[in-house]
Amino acid sequence: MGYEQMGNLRVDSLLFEFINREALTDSGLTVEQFWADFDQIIQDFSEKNATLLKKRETIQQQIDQWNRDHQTGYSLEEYKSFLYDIGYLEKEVDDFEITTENIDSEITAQAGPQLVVPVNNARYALNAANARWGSLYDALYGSDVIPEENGAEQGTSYNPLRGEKVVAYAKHWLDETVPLMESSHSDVKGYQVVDGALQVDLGGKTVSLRDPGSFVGYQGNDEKPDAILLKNNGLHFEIQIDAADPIGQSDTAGVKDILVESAVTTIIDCEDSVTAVDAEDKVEVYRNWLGLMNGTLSTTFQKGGKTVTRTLNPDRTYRTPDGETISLPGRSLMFNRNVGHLMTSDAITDRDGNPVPEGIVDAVVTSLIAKQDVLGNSSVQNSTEKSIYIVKPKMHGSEEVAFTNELFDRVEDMLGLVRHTIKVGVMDEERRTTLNLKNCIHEAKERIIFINTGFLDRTGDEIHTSMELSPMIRKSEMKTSNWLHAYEDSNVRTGINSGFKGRAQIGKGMWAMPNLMNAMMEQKGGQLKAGANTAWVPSPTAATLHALHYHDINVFDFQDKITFENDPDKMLDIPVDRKQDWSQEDIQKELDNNAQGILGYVVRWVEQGVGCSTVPDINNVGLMEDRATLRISSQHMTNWLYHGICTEEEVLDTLKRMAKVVDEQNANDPDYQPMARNFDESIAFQAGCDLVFKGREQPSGYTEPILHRRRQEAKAKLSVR
Ligand SMILES: CC(=O)SCCNC(=O)CCNC(=O)[C@H](O)C(C)(C)COP(=O)(O)OP(=O)(O)OC[C@H]1O[C@@H](n2cnc3c(N)ncnc32)[C@H](O)[C@@H]1OP(=O)(O)O
Ligand SMILES: O=CC(=O)O
Ligand SMILES: [Mg+2]
Repeated sequence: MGYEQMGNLRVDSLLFEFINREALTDSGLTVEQFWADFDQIIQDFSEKNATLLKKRETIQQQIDQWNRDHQTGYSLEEYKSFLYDIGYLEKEVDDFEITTENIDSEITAQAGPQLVVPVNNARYALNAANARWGSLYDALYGSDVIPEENGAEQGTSYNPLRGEKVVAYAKHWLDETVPLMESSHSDVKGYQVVDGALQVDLGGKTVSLRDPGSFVGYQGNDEKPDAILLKNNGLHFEIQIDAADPIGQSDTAGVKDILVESAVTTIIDCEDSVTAVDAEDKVEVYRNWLGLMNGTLSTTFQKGGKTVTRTLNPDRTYRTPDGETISLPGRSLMFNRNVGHLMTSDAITDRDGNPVPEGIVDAVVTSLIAKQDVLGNSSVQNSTEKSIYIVKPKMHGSEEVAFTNELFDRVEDMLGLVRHTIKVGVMDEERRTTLNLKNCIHEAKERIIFINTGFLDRTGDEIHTSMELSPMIRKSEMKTSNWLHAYEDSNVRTGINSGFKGRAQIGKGMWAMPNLMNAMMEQKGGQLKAGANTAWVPSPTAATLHALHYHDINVFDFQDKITFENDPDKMLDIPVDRKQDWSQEDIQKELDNNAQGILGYVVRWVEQGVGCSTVPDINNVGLMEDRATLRISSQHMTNWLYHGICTEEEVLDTLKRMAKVVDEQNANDPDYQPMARNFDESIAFQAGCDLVFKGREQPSGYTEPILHRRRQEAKAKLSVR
């Protein structure tokens, strides 16, 4: 495909056609005006974007030098004063509160899980949007929350013993969440609505809920309802009744499932879980987003021997206890995560023939597409407040947030949107943002709707920023290190002090072990107790299970009582390992683990265009890997190599050995190209090596430049085959 000239812009024909024929349809904008305005935005913002990136580089060089000069030690005061001098630490603004308006109640009033999904996978993206409601029975049956032991294994067909355990767990949960005046939901013979109240038949005795107000609606007849809608801590769930259903048949009250409001919000991701390296990929990304925003996205696939067609679910309607009709959203409130400021895209080139900043293209195109929702062009609405939610990742310090804010102003003007229609979620995932978070929030105070501790990128940045100082602690120790605890605390404290409560989300990071749901149930409630009103989950199952934490803990009450233990200065406690008393075996294990994660992820990214994968670690635990986890593993290896903890030869040998392990793990994939067949020819293997051996030179330790280059190479090779 060629390029089209529009003013100063040369636009890849694929993107050009998509925007003109699909994205601009019913947008109220003309093709000519759109491209003229886009051209102007590129002219006005590209240079500033480049200047901000240059500043990152200059600051990093100054820090590198300082670290080399202070490898033997320094005082905190000395370090802080240096960071102020170079503009890394900013003078804090006076106290203020955010003033964002027109925010959907999913953000202001509901604390609940936030799901993330790669946008370019339509099947998953639709599933995520529909994950607003999830079957508790399915989530329990299909996960390790119910242990696979003593005859309760999942097996290949329905196991009634496992089913019994699922029901017992769920009924116990009902008893905890919506207790009856007496007895248990396990003993119920029937649920009925009498004079607008829920009555529960215990067999000879009728009781009500201990809190009758938690009954908020129902479907079906008063005497024989099909669904009972309940509400606790702002979240809904349905007891679903069908005595003819195979599961309902064996239940004394005919209960077939508990449908739980789960992914209250979802991040449709154009960034770290996605592989998009050229116009073709970007069009796929944008087309799916368009389908979600105008309600037309649909996909058909084979599952369990059946053909399934998946589309966006409709809203859910109920009769209220006083006879009114209410409707609840059938879908998660969708945010779009744009890419950051770093990369450029040759899908469009500017007047000098340079690829333009990809973040600017994302801001314009994803907002244009979301305007379909603002205009009400979809049969299923996303934002009832007519807002557009964009999550902006990987910003360094308040100047970069100000840049985003200014860009969004201009995008609003260009698209004819009311000022501050475009809201922003600021990922607190780079050290310079963490340390200046209050100033960052201040720059976006009229449009900010979340801060989120993206601790994975943040860990990568922690390593890269202080690369030259010393070897870092082992990767697994990062989670318990001082800087991380202080960062998590400081994020919540800053959010609360800036008026986030009841207005914006204070979010916490991803549960990155998608198969370990029992461990998630034990640990992830801690994020709520730390003051978060949302936290990331990798799958709809995880969303349904994590939702139970929000029934257990009323976060909004908790945010008033929270106390912070960590001194913010601890954020500057760099996780270097001063002892370095690792055995050779410890070192090798660390290298093996990192190398396995890197190659297991990169091979699918580069060769198959899969941006997020579950990759087994060295203990065979499947880990969700994306570009942020890759950043950590590669930077960690680079750091140990640079400081002589291991040699280049050892690293290469490890990568080669682990390539064979990864090849074996993928042996059943017919599309897989083994790396070990020819290390020199394997583009994926070379990408893995680049990430480690050239890790010091990578901007902020990011993996995108290498991944993009290598993926483009792999695509070119595939197209000539
Ligand atoms: C640091 C950060 O930036 S984190 C943010 C980026 N990370 C993410 O976005 C993680 C998103 N999660 C995922 O991509 C996936 O869950 C993975 C790659 C981790 C695991 O995927 P798989 O191995 O295919 O999952 P698995 O086989 O267990 O389950 C597949 C089913 O779950 C669904 N599913 C899994 N993850 C998701 C998701 N995030 N959203 C919606 N549906 C999902 C699939 O649709 C599929 O169901 P279907 O057959 O009905 O369509
Ligand atoms: O984007 C999330 C992160 O942890 O990084
Ligand atoms: Mg991140």
